Amino acid sequence: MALYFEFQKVNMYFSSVLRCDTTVMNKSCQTAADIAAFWNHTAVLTELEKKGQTSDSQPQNFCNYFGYNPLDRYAHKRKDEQWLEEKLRDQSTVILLFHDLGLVVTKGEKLAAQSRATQPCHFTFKDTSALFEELGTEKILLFLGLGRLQPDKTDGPSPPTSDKEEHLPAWFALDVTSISQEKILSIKEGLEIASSPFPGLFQLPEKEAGIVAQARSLLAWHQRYKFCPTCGSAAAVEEAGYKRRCQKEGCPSLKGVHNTSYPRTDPVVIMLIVSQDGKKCLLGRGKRFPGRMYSCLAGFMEPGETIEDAVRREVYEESGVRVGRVQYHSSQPFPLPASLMIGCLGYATSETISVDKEELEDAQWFTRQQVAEVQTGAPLPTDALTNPRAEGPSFFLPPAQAIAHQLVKAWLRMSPNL
Ligand SMILES: NC(=O)C1=CN([C@@H]2O[C@H](COP(=O)(O)OP(=O)(O)OC[C@H]3O[C@@H](n4cnc5c(N)ncnc54)[C@H](OP(=O)(O)O)[C@@H]3O)[C@@H](O)[C@H]2O)C=CC1
Ligand SMILES: [Mg+2]
Ligand SMILES: [Mg+2]
Ligand SMILES: [Mg+2]
Ligand SMILES: [Zn+2]
Repeated sequence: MALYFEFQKVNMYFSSVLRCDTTVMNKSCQTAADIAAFWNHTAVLTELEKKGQTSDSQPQNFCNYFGYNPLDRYAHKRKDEQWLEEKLRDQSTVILLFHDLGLVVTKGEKLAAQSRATQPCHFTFKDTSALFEELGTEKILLFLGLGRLQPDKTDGPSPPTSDKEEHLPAWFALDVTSISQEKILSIKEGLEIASSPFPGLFQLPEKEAGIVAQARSLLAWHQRYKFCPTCGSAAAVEEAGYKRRCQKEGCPSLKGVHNTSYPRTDPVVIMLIVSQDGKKCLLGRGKRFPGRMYSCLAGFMEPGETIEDAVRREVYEESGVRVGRVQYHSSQPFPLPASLMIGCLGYATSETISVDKEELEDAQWFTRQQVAEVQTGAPLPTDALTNPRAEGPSFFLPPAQAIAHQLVKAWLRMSPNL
């Protein structure tokens, strides 16, 4: 009997480990993995590690919001028009529609487990054949890849590709900007267009956010690069939406490394700067930040610059603080419109702040305690983002979907109060 109870206890223990949110921290900044490591529960730690969580400060396979994408991009089929046509018409194929970069979503569906409420609508070719007819040959149709949504996104990396991909559903995104909204919304009941990126893009199911980011960034590129950037001639869409080729014979854009023909990604460094004594971090308030939000400093990388130098330059420009060692943490594709956020921790060599008032409203050092209290405290009041006088803490951090939030969390975990 005693053995039976022991077995039940272990069973309950493991099922709670498998269901737990591995990123949640207690007031001492410990996660489930930290506690398991401290008490030497190696079996529990092994299970948590399968979920991508480790007890050190830099989790392996850490994956930010927008970073997880279950699709195999299957790039070698982008030129195979016949294969693409067949895939497009397949019953299992998923088509996402975008109207002026706004995703067509199913209205008001709340997802039980999370507060995320924006559900992308999955159309088939049959649902959308009238739209294809109206758009004719001038349409922008992107082939995103092959894959199936996983029941739930784990904290781990995107899944490896299998060797049976050909049988997986194909995913496409279609730009329907030139078609009236009424017509699009009449395809099915309960549709709406998530036209504003805030908060819609940040309320997607995490297992699908990466696919939406991939499609939206590509469509934003097509919207802004209709003509050849070198000579201004017309540029035709090729390779299932991954290329625009200048139609003018002899255009320099067609020679050598013709990178103007390919979609752009803008690298941005974003960094949490830690003080020399390791007890404080530097956060800033952009001029357009909502409520009392403070976040990591960030800036676009410039040509001919290393990631480390970009971190040092942007921090010095915006806050006057000097930075020495720079350590990479994780990255995040950011579809506004097509940045790649490169998340780092940087170690300050000076402390005096001189704020660049052109870009920031304020920058301050915050203690570990101040930040931990905000990070692990009660949820923010609903009007915190819009009302500067809303109740709650004197400052708050961006939500968990922002890489800035994850950098702060990583720092807090670096020497949890065990
Ligand atoms: N996911 C996250 O947690 C966060 C994401 N971000 C993203 O990072 C991006 C960069 O951060 P930010 O602090 O604004 O960057 P910067 O500090 O580099 O300042 C931005 C300004 O620099 C100019 N600029 C220089 N190079 C570029 C370029 N390649 N593309 C666009 N503008 C450029 C622009 O000036 P002008 O407009 O006058 O021409 C722009 O307003 C933001 O756009 C934001 O989307 C930022 C913070 C948090
Ligand atoms: Mg900046
Ligand atoms: Mg800057
Ligand atoms: Mg800059
Ligand atoms: Zn050209």
